[in-house]
Amino acid sequence: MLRKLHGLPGLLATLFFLVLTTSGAVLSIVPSLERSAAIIPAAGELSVAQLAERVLTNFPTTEQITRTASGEIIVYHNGDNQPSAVLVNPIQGTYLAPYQPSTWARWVKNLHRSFLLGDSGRALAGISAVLMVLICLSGITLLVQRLGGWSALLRPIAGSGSQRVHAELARFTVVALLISALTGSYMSSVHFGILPDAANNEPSFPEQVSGGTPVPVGTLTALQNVDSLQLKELVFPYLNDVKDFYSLTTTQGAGYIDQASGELLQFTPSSGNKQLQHWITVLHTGKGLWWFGLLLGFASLGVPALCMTGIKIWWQRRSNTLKPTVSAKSEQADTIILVGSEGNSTWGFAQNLQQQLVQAGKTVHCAAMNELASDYPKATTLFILTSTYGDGGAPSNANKFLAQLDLFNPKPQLHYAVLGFGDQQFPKFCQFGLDVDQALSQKGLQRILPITRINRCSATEFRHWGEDISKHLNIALTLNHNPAPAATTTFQLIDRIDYGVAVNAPTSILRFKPVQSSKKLWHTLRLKKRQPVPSFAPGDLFGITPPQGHSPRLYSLASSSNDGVLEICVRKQPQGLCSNFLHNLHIGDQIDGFIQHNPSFRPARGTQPIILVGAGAGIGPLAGFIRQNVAHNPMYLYWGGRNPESDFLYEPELNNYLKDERLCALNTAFSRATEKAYVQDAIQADAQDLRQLIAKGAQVLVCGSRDMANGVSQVFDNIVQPLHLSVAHLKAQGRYLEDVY
Ligand SMILES: Cc1cc2nc3c(=O)[nH]c(=O)nc-3n(C[C@H](O)[C@H](O)[C@H](O)COP(=O)(O)O)c2cc1C
Repeated sequence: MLRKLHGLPGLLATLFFLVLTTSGAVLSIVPSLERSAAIIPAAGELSVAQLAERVLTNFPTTEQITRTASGEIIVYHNGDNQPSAVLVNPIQGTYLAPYQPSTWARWVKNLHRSFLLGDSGRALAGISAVLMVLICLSGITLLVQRLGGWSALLRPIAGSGSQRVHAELARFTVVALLISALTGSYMSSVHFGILPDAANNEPSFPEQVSGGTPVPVGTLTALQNVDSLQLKELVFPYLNDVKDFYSLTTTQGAGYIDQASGELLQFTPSSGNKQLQHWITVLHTGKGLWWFGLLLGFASLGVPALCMTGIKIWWQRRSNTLKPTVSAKSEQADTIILVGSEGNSTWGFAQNLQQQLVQAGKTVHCAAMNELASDYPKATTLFILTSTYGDGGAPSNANKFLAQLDLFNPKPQLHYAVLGFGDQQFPKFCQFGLDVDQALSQKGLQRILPITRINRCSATEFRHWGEDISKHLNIALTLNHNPAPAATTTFQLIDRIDYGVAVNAPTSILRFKPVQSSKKLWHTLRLKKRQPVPSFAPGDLFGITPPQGHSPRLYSLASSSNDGVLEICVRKQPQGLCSNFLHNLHIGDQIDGFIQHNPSFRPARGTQPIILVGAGAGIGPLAGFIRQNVAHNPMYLYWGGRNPESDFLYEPELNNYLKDERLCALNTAFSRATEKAYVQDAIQADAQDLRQLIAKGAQVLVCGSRDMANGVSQVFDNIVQPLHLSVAHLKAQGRYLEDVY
């Protein structure tokens, strides 16, 4: 609700805000310019009587002296029988310059006040000011919530992108903007008679004047008693009209002065309302307080950036709104997904999980966490996917969840897994997910696996979590959701080597080069300064969205950016949209793709042995690791294919690597050769040597299908058992890495 109150008025009035704030910023300079041109006597240096006397010496036909809020003295007189206005030096009363209010400033002022549309424009400006008040107040509340309290208002702000720029700008400008908006709303209300106008409260004319002979203005006591700095306006009596009088307006009030006796005939001090109106004008325009005007002007300049980042945040949130569509009833479902989300991005991950579970034959109910039922009679699995907000708090659609748990009566068969979404820059990384995980455990529910925390919506971490879940539940899940895919680059196919057609496993090594498109000249120029394509290493991922495909497919890279080509190894899947698309490419064809870094699948630095295990196209990144091994660290490859005549991928390269000792040993197993064997068999055959290598600190990297990886992991479990180790141990030490699909 609060977010709507903040966003909707902003979206509606963005254009008006842009005009109001940019014109306001221009106008904010005017008081400083006027102030720098004005000659200001010291306090007590010059009385109004002295000022009027000196002015009259130089301008005998003076009708009025006005002092502007910036301190300029304007004299209206009838020189050469022509009414004219001049700026004068108050100390000497001498001519400075003609008084010509700047036409551009007047135009900008009109634009600011009424969008040059008269009274209807003034009404629009007034409404915009009121909307701005709403936005500022709701924005302050959201900011305090985001930072976790008033005391954190000046602390560094975590997060990134538009959210962060918006919050940083807001906290330094919001007070000034609120003052501008409040004062603007007040001034509009006075203009339209919604609030009383203090100007209607002028003193009434004196009933009696002495009618005596006028004395020189410099001798009038009432004027001698007023400092010229307090003067607003002095209107002279008509020449030769002894019944007329001076009318004087000062910062204190207004009254009349007898031109013969110098007596103050009637003086009405400024009412509270008038003082208020005066200060409101000062605070809105900066007139009389030039430095404050400049502050307001600077703050106004932040508004275009606030509008742009605000619209971007709104758009991101809108495009993230991907609520799962078909959801089973909670009483019928065997799997429950509950989602905690503020900015909607977690819904996208939940939808992907739901789709995969449904494909695996599950009946899935998906809802917001606040919609927790008191029981899920048929459910055996509960997934909680939740982000964290504020300072480690709940997102708004999950803020009742912990309280609702008291009424939750789960069946004993219900197991759960929590997936927290957060940002490591926040001190309480995924805190709400941790709290929920703890609370469910205290409720007596069994965990499927410990909580996983996803940093900044990482698609790779999500995919890995899916792999863990697959193993624990023994179902095939290929989670693939990337809410913010990186900008794509165009690549051209420059080389392809095709294998495996004869054994019904068409697999190709595809090599691409980035294309410098002349159409996107500015883009190219901009990127050229940095790097045309993000740098990548073997094991990183290449994302491609096939035509007619909705989400990108990720392929492990076999090359590094230093190789000058982008290389992937792709097995054609019978129903695979993307693999078929890639296999149908001809040399010279172009595709768009992006790089997704995958630092969790890399050989460890150092000189300890590396055992590489793969099957089929899984050899891609492994071949890349070997190619990079120019330091000749001990690397051993176990790889399984179908037939050495047909799909021995990378055979020539691997033989070269053996010769130049980038590879210590190559062990192959072929499932459709005379001696049928799988990669697990080749590993088992070397069990003793491998155990020794692992005892020496070797690291194992496995790449290929999930079934193959499961088989390999069982074999390794047996191999390392005598060392009192297990694959789980090795994984925890980062010595057993998998990249499976
Ligand atoms: C105002 C704000 C406060 C946040 N506070 C935290 C926090 O305390 N801890 C954390 O790990 N992440 C925090 N985050 C990051 C979000 O949890 C993360 O971006 C998450 O992916 C958002 O998912 P959602 O769009 O589904 O809400 C915060 C983000 C924002 C914008």
